[in-house]
Amino acid sequence: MNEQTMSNDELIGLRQKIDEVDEKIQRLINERAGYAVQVAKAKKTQEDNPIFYRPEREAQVLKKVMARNEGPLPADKMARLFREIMSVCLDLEAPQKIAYLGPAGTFTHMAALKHFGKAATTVPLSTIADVFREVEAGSAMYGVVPVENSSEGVVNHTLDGFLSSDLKIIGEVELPVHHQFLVGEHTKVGAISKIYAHSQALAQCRQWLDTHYPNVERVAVSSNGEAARRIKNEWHSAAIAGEVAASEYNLHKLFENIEDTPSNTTRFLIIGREAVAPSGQDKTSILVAAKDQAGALIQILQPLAKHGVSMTSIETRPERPNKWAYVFFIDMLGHIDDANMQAALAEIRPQVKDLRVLGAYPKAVI
Ligand SMILES: C=C(O[C@@H]1C=C(C(=O)O)C=C[C@H]1O)C(=O)O
Repeated sequence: MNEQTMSNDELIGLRQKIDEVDEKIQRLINERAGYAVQVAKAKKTQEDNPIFYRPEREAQVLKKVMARNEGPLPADKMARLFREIMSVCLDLEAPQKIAYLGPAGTFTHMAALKHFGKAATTVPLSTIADVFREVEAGSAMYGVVPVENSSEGVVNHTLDGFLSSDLKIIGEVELPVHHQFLVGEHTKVGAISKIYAHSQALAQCRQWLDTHYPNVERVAVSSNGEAARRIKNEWHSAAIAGEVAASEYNLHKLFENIEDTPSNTTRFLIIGREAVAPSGQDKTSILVAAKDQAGALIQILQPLAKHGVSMTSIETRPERPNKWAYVFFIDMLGHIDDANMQAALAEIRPQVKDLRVLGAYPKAVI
């Protein structure tokens, strides 16, 4: 037997092993799906309006997967696989309709798929306000909106959305923002005269553009998805957008990851109508309308410190329609049901005009 046939036999043997493992995995995934269907039945008998999607349970499942992972696959990649397995299991229980800030191919679209998996039906809407309305009306079960970017700061439209809505925050997603330089099938790459992107993407890739395309016109459009859509039939144009836009519009990546700051991250919120039970590692967001008096902020922060509640962010927005009145958006570590958080909020309430819990939800796992 020569070396060539030996290695061929080995290859055939290994592929047989993979076939055997695949058979087992497939049987086990279907067994898992069968249990999910039984869980769905239990939810239907226990509740009048059963809630099938359980963010706290999904976060716990993903954390367990990562904790017990021994490789060779890395824990985060394994968690992504389980994310998709849960996505199809939940879809079998009850298909989920998710509204997001579109159009298709935006980073919010990527965030929606990262959080719910690819089995969810994702529906693009034109504005953040539309996403809130669609979820309030019940025509979508959940919504996905951007809330802050590590280099550009908060997304005011999202924070303002909560001022006039009773929707709850039921989850968060973090997405590293990588920008791709995209061209269409027919683009003359040597003769690019226009680069489309959202203004934030143009800003985040400024140094790269100054070096590689110093004299090419940069055109700001409403979203990166829109930029990708536009260049489909333009021979002299390129777009800057994310990975999903490339596949959504069948574009080619001429240059990858052209952002000036590679650690650039955007955080998104998942909004819904129901409160979420504790997962063990949660965040709580509140909205506080302070009294117009000296020391108003101290009266909010002191009880948090006293009861050992860690604050992860505080943002100020004008409390419309009142001129010169402000509200604070505060994110804290812990669940609203935690005793120390309850104690801190009980002390804050009498000191402020209004305090609303926007939601308690699992910390992003993947
Ligand atoms: C199976 C359940 O329903 C859904 C599916 C899950 C899963 O596939 O593990 C987890 C949580 C729910 O979103 C459950 O609630 O346990």
